Amino acid sequence: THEAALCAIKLHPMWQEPLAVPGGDRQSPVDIVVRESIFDPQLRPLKVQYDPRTCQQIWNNGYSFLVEYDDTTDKSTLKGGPLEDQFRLCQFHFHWGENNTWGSEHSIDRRLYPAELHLVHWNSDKYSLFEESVIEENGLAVIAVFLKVGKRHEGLQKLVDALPAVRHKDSVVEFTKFDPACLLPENINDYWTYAGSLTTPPLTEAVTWIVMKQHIEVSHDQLAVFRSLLFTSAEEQLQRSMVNNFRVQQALKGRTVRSSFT
Ligand SMILES: C[C@H](CNC(=O)c1ccc(S(N)(=O)=O)cc1)Cn1ccc2ccccc21
Ligand SMILES: [Zn+2]
Repeated sequence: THEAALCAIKLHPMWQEPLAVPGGDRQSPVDIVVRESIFDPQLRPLKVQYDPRTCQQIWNNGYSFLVEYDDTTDKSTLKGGPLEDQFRLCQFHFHWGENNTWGSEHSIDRRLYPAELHLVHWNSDKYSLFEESVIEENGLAVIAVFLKVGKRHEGLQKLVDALPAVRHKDSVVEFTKFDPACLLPENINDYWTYAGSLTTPPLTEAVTWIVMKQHIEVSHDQLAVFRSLLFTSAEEQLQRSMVNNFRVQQALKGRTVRSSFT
């Protein structure tokens, strides 16, 4: 499936990788080799506090659809785990494939999932804007959660029902009172963490990644609605389905992946 996924990527004009990111020695995503990850007993439990009232809108940005949160105050925050500072939730989005065989960005011992959720937070102890933190090495913290196809995810359905309103690139729809905590697995204390980057341009090496061990389940039909979105704007002649919007895996280059569990 890896080869098939790679060939799906090669065919994709959008994902022509820049040949090299200047000084790119902590790029994401990566394959997490479980037996090479190091248990770190000093990793603390994650403290997630999200306020559904900070949820504002859904935006199709031509890469994925972003559910955007008001990050002008410390209402929806992440701290603990590997993090020294407090981080503010600014948006979450997903990456998925054209079928259920691949779609995730990270893999576990080469195992790919059909999709991956990213909850994006920026360091509000050190910076005053997301834009500032994007270029700083301790600027961002992203929680990654794998999606598996199975039973319908009741909490996700409200989001799925809103997606047809943002079918085309650059479309936005109001979306409020959504608690992203409903998308987290029951156990958020088992995770891997490593120093990495954004997985789309500008690929800046600003991200502390926190990859959940436990996946969540969504139904085949819910994932099919993700695939009904388009990369292209309403005006464009040729419409292209928003699928395979994941980056290929990058070399670990000597980085250590730590685990919060044995
Ligand atoms: C980064 C920003 C656009 N990208 C993202 O916000 C982003 C967030 C998360 C991921 S992922 N898949 O790794 O979780 C990828 C991209 C635009 N932007 C804002 C300031 C800014 C400055 C220079 C260039 C672009 C800039
Ligand atoms: Zn992402």
